[in-house]
Amino acid sequence: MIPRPSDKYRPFRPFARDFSERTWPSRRIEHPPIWMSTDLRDGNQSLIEPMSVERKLRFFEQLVKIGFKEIEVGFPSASQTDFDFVRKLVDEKRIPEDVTIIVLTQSREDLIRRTVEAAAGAKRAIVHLYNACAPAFRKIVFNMSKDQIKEIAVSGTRAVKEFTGQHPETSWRYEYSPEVFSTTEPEFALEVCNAVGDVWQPSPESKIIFNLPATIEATTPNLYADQIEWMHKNLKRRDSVVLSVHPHNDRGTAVAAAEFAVMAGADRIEGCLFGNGERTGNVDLVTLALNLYTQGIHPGLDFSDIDEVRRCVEYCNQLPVHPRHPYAGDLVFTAFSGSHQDAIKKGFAQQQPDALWEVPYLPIDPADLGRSYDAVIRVNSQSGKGGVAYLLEQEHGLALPRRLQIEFSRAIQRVTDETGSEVTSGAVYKIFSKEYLEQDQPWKLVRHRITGDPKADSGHQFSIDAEVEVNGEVRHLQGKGDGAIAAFVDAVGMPIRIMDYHEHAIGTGTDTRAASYVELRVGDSATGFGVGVHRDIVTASFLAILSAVNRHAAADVTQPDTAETTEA
Ligand SMILES: CC(=O)SCCNC(=O)CCNC(=O)[C@H](O)C(C)(C)COP(=O)(O)OP(=O)(O)OC[C@H]1O[C@@H](n2cnc3c(N)ncnc32)[C@H](O)[C@@H]1OP(=O)(O)O
Ligand SMILES: CC(C)C(=O)C(=O)O
Repeated sequence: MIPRPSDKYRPFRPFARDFSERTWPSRRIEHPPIWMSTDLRDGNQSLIEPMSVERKLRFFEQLVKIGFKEIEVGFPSASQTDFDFVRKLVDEKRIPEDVTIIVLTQSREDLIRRTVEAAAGAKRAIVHLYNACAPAFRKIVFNMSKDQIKEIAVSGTRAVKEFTGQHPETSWRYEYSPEVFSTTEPEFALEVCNAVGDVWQPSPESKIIFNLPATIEATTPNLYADQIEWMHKNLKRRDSVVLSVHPHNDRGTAVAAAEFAVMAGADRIEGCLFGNGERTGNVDLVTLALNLYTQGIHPGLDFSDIDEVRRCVEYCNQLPVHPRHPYAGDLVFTAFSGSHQDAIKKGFAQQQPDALWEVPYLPIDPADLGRSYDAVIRVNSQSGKGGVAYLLEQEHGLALPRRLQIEFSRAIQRVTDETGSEVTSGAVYKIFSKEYLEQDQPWKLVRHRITGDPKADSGHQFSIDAEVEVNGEVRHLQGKGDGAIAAFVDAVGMPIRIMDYHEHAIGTGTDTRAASYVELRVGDSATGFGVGVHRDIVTASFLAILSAVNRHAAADVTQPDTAETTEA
């Protein structure tokens, strides 16, 4: 019988009994780990097309600019490109004083010799040696006993010691990885690491790096954290060890595993930008670093121009970053849904520049990553009035009163429902302009002259002479009122009741214009808005009145039933 998929696996349990001594769940991350970028270890990072020297160099310079102090620059014994690249960095003195390069090798004498040759002459370098220790690898790949596997690690370490000793011009350090630590019995991983340490003889001044990779992510992040804490507590010479982790993302939980591992005692994290790497990738260092901001911790890496970093990585890896990728994706600071837009708009309005960040739905200020607010709110059929109003305010300086927001969002909804697609901010303004600002038929204001004395108490302090076109025919109107608007309404001669009025300035200095919003009722009709924009505030309000009158006339002709809907 063919087994069910779930019958083909058994749960991975690192310890025979529960590791109940764990303390990591109560810990918090209080400072950033040592970051190690392994982006340039080309063979491992599994690109469809491995990076050329030119791309590797560009990537290296980007990593330096971000602030990485430890950069794995290649697997020099694996390819001439990697070897040449490492030599180029060294010979052309491209490695900044405070940056240490790392070179990876299998535990084979010829490969170790070539690896050391590649990095010799650098001011500082770390040789990184690995061999798999997990049961399946012992059985399937090496067909060796535990002792023989340990001997691979120990003899490789001796070889690194010998060959690096031949190049005293470089300050060498050593990193050892019991590959596939994630599924290795912790006791055996510990035995191998301690044996390696016995050969290398690290000291608190010159520490060895023990890197414990989740080469294949095999279980939930809490169990990985247990494994790390157990090693942290049991390693010999812990004060002479930098404890490092190298999570992969097979189960999609590499970021959580890395964070828990730091809580469990890890000092250092290896990974790649945007989670590139073999299969589902190495842990994403960008996400890990930026997660620290929301805990009030500076990551020690500079992602203040995340778009530039993303462009560089996409160019070098020739792989895209997903639009939903945390912090960096095109859509991660964008809200399409109405309730989100509403909350974000209110959040931005209340956020003070020097206060704690508190904008709903945005865990981090996009500006901290060099991203603009432009794309924060986008409008489609799921959007509400808040998003539409936000775009008009941000991009065109129009602060619509609340009831107008409701009225106008219906016009937008009609378009998004019809097309099913997003409406750009430019299109929102066009629809708004057509709906309100370009409403000059049948009534069009040509000119006006207003005289008045606001202090007088006659009840008719203002007089107006206006010239308008009605259906193209010029008319001269006169009116009186206790204000400019009342005088104009009187001149128009229709049964108009002004229900609400708002105005504000757009822009500053000589470019300042006024926006007027009028909600009015003609006779017994439903109320509706009109909007006018003009350099002169009084003219803007007359334009707003005629905009509402014209919209009323159009609704009367084309939509006899809008009365119910606009009344809402
Ligand atoms: C988890 C990681 O991602 S580690 C990084 C992985 N990246 C890469 O491997 C990319 C670069 N690698 C390469 O280009 C090649 O593997 C090379 C050049 C290093 C070596 O190539 P080859 O000599 O052809 O050997 P190959 O890779 O097939 O290695 C297999 C042999 O090495 C042994 N081996 C594998 N890993 C190790 C190790 N870490 N230490 C010692 N021996 C090892 C295997 O048991 C096998 O031995 P066998 O031939 O006796 O059966
Ligand atoms: C070489 C080691 C650290 C590695 O890349 C892995 O195990 O994933």
